Amino acid sequence: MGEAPAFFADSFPSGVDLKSKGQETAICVGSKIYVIGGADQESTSVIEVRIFDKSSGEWINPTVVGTKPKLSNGHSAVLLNGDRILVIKVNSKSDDCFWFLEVGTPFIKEQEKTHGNEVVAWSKGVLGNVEKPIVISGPSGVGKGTLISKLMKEFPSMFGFSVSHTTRAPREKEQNGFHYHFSDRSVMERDIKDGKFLEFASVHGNLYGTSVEAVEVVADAGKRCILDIDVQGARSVRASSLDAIFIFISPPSFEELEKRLRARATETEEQIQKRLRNARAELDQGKSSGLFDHILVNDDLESCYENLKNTLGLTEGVKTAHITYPELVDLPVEHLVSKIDQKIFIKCGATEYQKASDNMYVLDLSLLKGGAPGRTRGLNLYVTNPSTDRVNGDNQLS
Ligand SMILES: Nc1nc2c(ncn2[C@@H]2O[C@H](COP(=O)(O)OP(=O)(O)O)[C@@H](O)[C@H]2O)c(=O)[nH]1
Ligand SMILES: Nc1ncnc2c1ncn2[C@@H]1O[C@H](COP(=O)(O)OP(=O)(O)O)[C@@H](O)[C@H]1O
Repeated sequence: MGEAPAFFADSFPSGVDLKSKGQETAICVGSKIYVIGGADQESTSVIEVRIFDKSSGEWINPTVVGTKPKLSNGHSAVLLNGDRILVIKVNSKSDDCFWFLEVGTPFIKEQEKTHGNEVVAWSKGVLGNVEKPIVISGPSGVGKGTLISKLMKEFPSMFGFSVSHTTRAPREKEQNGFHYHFSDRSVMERDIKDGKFLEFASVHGNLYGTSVEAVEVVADAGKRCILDIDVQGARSVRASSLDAIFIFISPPSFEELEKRLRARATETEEQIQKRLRNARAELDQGKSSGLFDHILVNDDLESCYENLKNTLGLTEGVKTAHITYPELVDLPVEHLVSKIDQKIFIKCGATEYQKASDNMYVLDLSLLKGGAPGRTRGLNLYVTNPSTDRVNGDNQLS
């Protein structure tokens, strides 16, 4: 089992017995001990968490937010920055190997106020230096959808669209699950209450929202996420842990906006009037709030698209710039984990296979982004061989 550096046998209070062979780990954070992996019910198929409060000598069952990782044959746990625990599952696929249990991040503090209970949150780690998600806002009819479609068509492996939920009716050519998840208001309201949404807003009389899952699906595919949301939604995302780039698309004139909206011919006259009324407010807020990193005027479509690509740093030749990672992290139950600065060194145990290869995984966390309620991105993983490669600090492995 991996080393749990924040925890020492002599500080282990009586009554806190761990299952052997990496099934359970314990990490001490302040006066609390987080026991990860154990469960009262032997039949559980996910990694559970319980907390031992050293000051009261009592067990706490926390509210657990986010998708729980499936149980594996073992795992290691390492405390990072005092507010999140990295959990490394043995012998797992690389997209299921690294998980973060947040215990004291700003998101946890906010959730604890809502729940009135101790909260922990799971966030899956995603390998790769995926760039920041892109939030695109602007009034109805300005050309957001047109610009996003062009981007997705030119760079299909690079971008993924966050499919929002909405209570509005589908337009003729819109497909459920592709353009939007068309939803009942009651279902959407319940899901919002259950914390399944990153943000939501009432726009033109309907409810729109970005589910946590919509963003996770894109991150899991190793793609950069694009969100087409209104200014209220952009403001909510700004306040969330999703570290995004915010772009506002503005029309060359209000008259041109009205012309485009009418020419699109997807709304009734009443709906057009409502959209135009809201457009004035959106334009005011978009341009003056300081919320947006970039404001692009969509006058000539091709010029605006070029500006968008420049803003996103897309030049010729970046289309296929993709790093590949090992599909499987072949980590045996016997392994050692240590942390030096922002790097986690994972030394495989003395199994026959490892004797032969003597390889070590290095997980670089220096570009870590995001976190609960979404994925934790920017993890870099590589394999090294300490006997042949020079690895900074490898002699500190225990
Ligand atoms: N806050 C928020 N706004 C959204 C979301 N999805 C779409 N919107 C916004 O809702 C508004 C109306 O979208 P839509 O009904 O597709 O009409 P369109 O903008 O005229 O194409 C637009 O400003 C979208 O950016 C979402 O998930 N959250
Ligand atoms: N630069 C442009 N010049 C002229 N028409 C445009 C331009 N950009 C988009 N359009 C057209 O304007 C209409 C509204 O664009 P759309 O992408 O649906 O806007 P949004 O998603 O912002 O509501 C569409 O019919 C689209 O073809």
